[in-house]
Amino acid sequence: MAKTQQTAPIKLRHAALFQQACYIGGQWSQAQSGATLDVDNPATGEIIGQVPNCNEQDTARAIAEAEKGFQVWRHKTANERNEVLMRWYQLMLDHTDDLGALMTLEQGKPLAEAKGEVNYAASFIKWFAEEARRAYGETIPGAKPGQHIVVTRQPVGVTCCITPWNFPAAMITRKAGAALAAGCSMIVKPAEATPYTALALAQLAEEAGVPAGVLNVITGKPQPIGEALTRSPVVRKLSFTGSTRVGSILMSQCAEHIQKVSLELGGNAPFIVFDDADLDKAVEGAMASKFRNTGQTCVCANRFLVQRSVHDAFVEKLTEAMKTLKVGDGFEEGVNQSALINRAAVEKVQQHYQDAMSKGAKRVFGPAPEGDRGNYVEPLLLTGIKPEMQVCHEETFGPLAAVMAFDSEDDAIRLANDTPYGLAAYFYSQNIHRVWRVADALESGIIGVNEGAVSNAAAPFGGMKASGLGREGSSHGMAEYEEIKYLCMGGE
Ligand SMILES: NC(=O)c1ccc[n+]([C@@H]2O[C@H](COP(=O)([O-])OP(=O)(O)OC[C@H]3O[C@@H](n4cnc5c(N)ncnc54)[C@H](O)[C@@H]3O)[C@@H](O)[C@H]2O)c1
Ligand SMILES: O=C[C@H](O)CS(=O)(=O)O
Repeated sequence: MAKTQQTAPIKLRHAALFQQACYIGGQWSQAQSGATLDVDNPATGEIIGQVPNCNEQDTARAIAEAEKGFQVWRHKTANERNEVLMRWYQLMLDHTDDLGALMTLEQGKPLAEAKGEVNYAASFIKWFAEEARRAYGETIPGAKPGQHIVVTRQPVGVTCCITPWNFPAAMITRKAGAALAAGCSMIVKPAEATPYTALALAQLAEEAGVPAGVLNVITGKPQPIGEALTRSPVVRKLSFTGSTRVGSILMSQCAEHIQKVSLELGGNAPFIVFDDADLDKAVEGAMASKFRNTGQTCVCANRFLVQRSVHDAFVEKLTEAMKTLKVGDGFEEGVNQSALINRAAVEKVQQHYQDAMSKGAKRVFGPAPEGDRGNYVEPLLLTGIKPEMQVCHEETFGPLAAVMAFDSEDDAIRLANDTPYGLAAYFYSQNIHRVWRVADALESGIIGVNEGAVSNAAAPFGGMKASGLGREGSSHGMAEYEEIKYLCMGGE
């Protein structure tokens, strides 16, 4: 889609939430070079505005400011951190409409879904505000009379995160909430497609009382910023959410200074429907899992495996449910499927469709994704899917439901695990013995059992194999930003 003229500036209740500058050391600033990047609206191709295209020098300045911010923030008490984070949480809720509008404008997702993400993102800030006050240690009996071992938890220091475009708010707060709760400072590099939500979060953090340098947001082309962050011995931790390809690159860059690394990467979720499933619940879960964010989430069902005896009934019910999907501009009333983020995303869906059809798949619902419809793809349902098709081995990241039949439980588990990824998996069965057998056998960090919507700040989100390292959210998420130290207290 050709980029057209600049769109009219977005109208927000709180005008300060639309920032076209970076936030470094508590100051809004441009890149030293003056370079900028255009940000477009994926639904229309219109240019929303510009943000600074920061380079290594700007990143070095952010690191220096984050180091200063850390020296202030580390000495705050847990209660003080809790209070600041709770104010940030409340401000996010108070400005849900503005934050949702910014997100729909730059990422495309339907406005109701964008507002839902704001609430989901805010829930991580609330969760970690509470966790800040539970950074408990432990005491261990010593080896000699009067000796005591005391285990303490301390912030790792200056941290950074690099985040994707598909959840412009939640992928930041899931990291920044934990980092700030632990007493760290953080430098955020948001996706170049969705910087405005990140900058608005920084504005609200400042209003909440987050001290200068504790939260910094730098925008721009990723490679130079990523290299400057991972090359710095001052930065002690990188948390990355994005593709496995980039995660692997960053992990190797972090090796030079032994930076701690958390990686939330790609997925290829199987969605298994056994013959003893409640098919109506299975279809409800399929819709929730497959079409959330128009299929652009790392935990979307990517392959449907349906036991042969219930295959046709499931496909019929899913076809009926897909008729409720309405594609359009995210600001349009009633729209629940938006434009994809860019032309490359559309081409990936087209490629998976053409590959499947060339290998014998059958199009059951939705028009063929052909021709130039901008960044829009109508929801698609294909059957006759075979393991050798691309859709079984790569994330589609779009509204294409691919269904294959299987015979035995062992076949289902083998097919489900036949992927380098291990983030999310889903299965439907009403047999408790089968539930435990299958849950134990699936190689995924997150498993929806008779449930298609699995995300929750209280749960340890993360994957196995090529889907990443570490966990976010839950009581485990803060540990990623802490060093454990023990004191061996000698006796008298
Ligand atoms: N596991 C999760 O929690 C999770 C969540 C959301 C998205 N994802 C995954 O992310 C992918 C889609 O998001 P995406 O297209 O933004 O991924 P991406 O890997 O292309 O980009 C993610 C981030 O990395 C930056 N980046 C890209 N190349 C870089 C480099 N060489 N050095 C430093 N930074 C670099 C980008 O600017 C962006 O901010 C999918 O694979 C999806 O599964 C995973
Ligand atoms: O896209 C990946 C996100 O991590 C999904 S969720 O928002 O955590 O469910």
